Formats: sequence, structure tokens, C-alpha cells
Amino acid sequence: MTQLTWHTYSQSSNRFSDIELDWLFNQGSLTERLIQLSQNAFSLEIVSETLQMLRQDEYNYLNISSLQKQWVREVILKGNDIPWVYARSIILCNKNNQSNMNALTNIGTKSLGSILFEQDCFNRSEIEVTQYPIKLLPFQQFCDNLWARRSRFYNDTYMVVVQEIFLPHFWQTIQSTK
Ligand SMILES: C=C(O[C@@H]1C=C(C(=O)O)C=C[C@H]1O)C(=O)O
Repeated sequence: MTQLTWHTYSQSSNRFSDIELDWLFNQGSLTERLIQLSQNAFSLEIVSETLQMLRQDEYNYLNISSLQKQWVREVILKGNDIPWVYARSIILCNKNNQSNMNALTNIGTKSLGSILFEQDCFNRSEIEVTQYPIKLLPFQQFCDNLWARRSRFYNDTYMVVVQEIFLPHFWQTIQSTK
């Protein structure tokens, strides 16, 4: 089983340049920033949306039993049709009615962020980072040593874990727009 070790800003900030810190630890909507960076040439491709068993580090982060499947949404965020971010989000709803769950799981290519950042309905935990194992990526995005970040969005109805892995073309774009 792949074990990931996540690090907080204070544990890891000396490993990054200022521009990497800005993108990895910014608490605002990543979607909004990518829309600006792409000058509105932003798109979102759904990789998968399934009920599935999680990784142990995900169960631990959620502090839930590792015997239950959870709803997982995986997407690629693109600028000018180029893959910039692979995101893996886990959505839990503590009120077992389907309409609440549908509100976050039935959104198609609408950005999850457009809901999570709507009207300050969610709290967000501290952002943590890790180097994401290549075998956990979709095979089209295979690349070693990519930096990933995670955080929890929560309110009295939902717990949403968002994991965002920054792909090589993203960093190349950032370097070229400096
Ligand atoms: C949390 C956000 O939502 C983004 C959109 C996602 C989606 O639509 O699945 C997943 C991760 C995020 O990069 C954000 O925009 O900050």
C-alpha cells in the first residue's frame, strides 16, 4: 500500500521558491486562478466519478473507517487544452439524503470549486503538500516527483477532501509567464 507523508507550510516552505509557495499554499479558488492564468481558456475534463475504496492516508485524513467505499471525483484542469492539474476529490455527506449528495456529486464539468467557494459556505483546513507517487496518477499524466496539495472543505453537511497535483505543463506555463 502506498504511504504518503504530507507536510504543512511551516514544515516545508524552505523547499520551494516564492512562486511555488504562492501556487501550492494559496487558500483561494484554484479554478479562479487557472481561469485568469489561461485568460478564460480554462476547461475541465472528468477522468472518473465512482464509489471506491480509498487509500489508507485518505481514510486517516478523514478519520473514518477504512472499510467503507466513498465517492471520488477525478478531473484534469486545463488551460488552452493543456493539462495543468490533476485533482482527486472525496465527497462525504453526513446527512444521508441523496439530494444533498447530488448537489456535490452531480455537477458534471462545473468546477467543484465554484460550489465550495460560493458564499463562504465552507471552512477550509490548512493546506499540506507531498510528492505524489507516479503510480497514483492517471497513466496519461505519468510523471515522477510532482508536487501535490490537499485540504479539507467542511461545513455541517459535507466533508470534501481536495487533492490537487500540479502537472509539468503547469509549471512550464508559470515559468514562461514570469
Ligand atoms: C477546490 C477547487 O475546485 C477545483 C475543481 C475540482 C473539480 O471540479 O473536481 C477539483 C479540485 C479543484 O482544483 C478550487 O477551484 O479551488
